[in-house]
Amino acid sequence: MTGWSVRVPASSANIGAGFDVLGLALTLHAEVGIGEPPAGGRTAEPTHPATIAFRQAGGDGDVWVRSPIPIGRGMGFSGAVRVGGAAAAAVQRLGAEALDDQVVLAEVCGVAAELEGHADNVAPSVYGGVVVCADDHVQPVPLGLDPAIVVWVPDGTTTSTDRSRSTLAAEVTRADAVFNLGRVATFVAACAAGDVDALRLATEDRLHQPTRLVEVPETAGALEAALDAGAWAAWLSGSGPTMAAMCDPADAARIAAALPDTGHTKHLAIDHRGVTHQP
Ligand SMILES: Nc1ncnc2c1ncn2[C@@H]1O[C@H](COP(=O)(O)OP(=O)(O)OP(=O)(O)O)[C@@H](O)[C@H]1O
Ligand SMILES: N[C@@H](CCO)C(=O)O
Repeated sequence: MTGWSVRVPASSANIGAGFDVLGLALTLHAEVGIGEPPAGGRTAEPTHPATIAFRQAGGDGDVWVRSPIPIGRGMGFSGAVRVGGAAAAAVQRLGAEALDDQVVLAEVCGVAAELEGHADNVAPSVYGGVVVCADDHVQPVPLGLDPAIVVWVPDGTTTSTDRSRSTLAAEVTRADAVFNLGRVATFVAACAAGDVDALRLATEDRLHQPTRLVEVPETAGALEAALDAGAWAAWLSGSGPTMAAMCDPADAARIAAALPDTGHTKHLAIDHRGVTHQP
């Protein structure tokens, strides 16, 4: 193989109540490759998260990155390019079929999750779909629905995940833990059953959104606007500042039009493939 790349979906982590445990893959893709960078791609510097993951996973040389995923916006840029770097190292070492091997995918996920510090925006980029993470275990959520995902990205605002995490309470009350546990379980069961009416309750949260949304009031407004316009569910994507809404594909354009004009929208869906090799 001379020039080739891996293609990795962005993600939306937490999905409301599932702080650090739930995530879904988005149909917006970064590429990480070996060889001459294509138009729009550039060689990643040694400090780039893709390069660090590539080398950590045993890769040799440089990688290039081409990505439309906004950085520092809660759409899993760092997770996706870390997965890309680790997956590129696996393909370099083992060949193009490496990413068909579940053992290799688990290794890729492990390398990227260790660098990221949590797996919820790494595992969707590896496996696609909606996933639950419990330590090293990644469980795909069976899907009885295939919604549109409308994301609203506020103009000119970024969030540092590390700083945002430092603002969250280190301990929570039993009442808040029970509140979120019930909602995460409801979310998984509702996805499996295709019960869209349960999704709004299932994405309510007491562990991180109340603190984080105070910092980004326009995102709080976008979240309410999406629900008022008929989205099945809406949440702060990752650590924000992006808002993600799940809805009937037939309603996506109307919901996008109801969102504030202080940000831009992307009309996406759930990526079901995860990381793939492209010759
Ligand atoms: N060229 C680069 N070199 C070094 N680090 C980079 C480069 N580009 C991006 N990064 C790092 O990638 C990270 C992106 O930010 P962060 O992890 O906060 O957000 P995100 O991945 O977009 O969102 P989230 O994890 O909430 O979904 C930052 O730590 C930033 O320093
Ligand atoms: N679960 C993570 C996702 C962002 O990386 C958080 O909310 O901080």
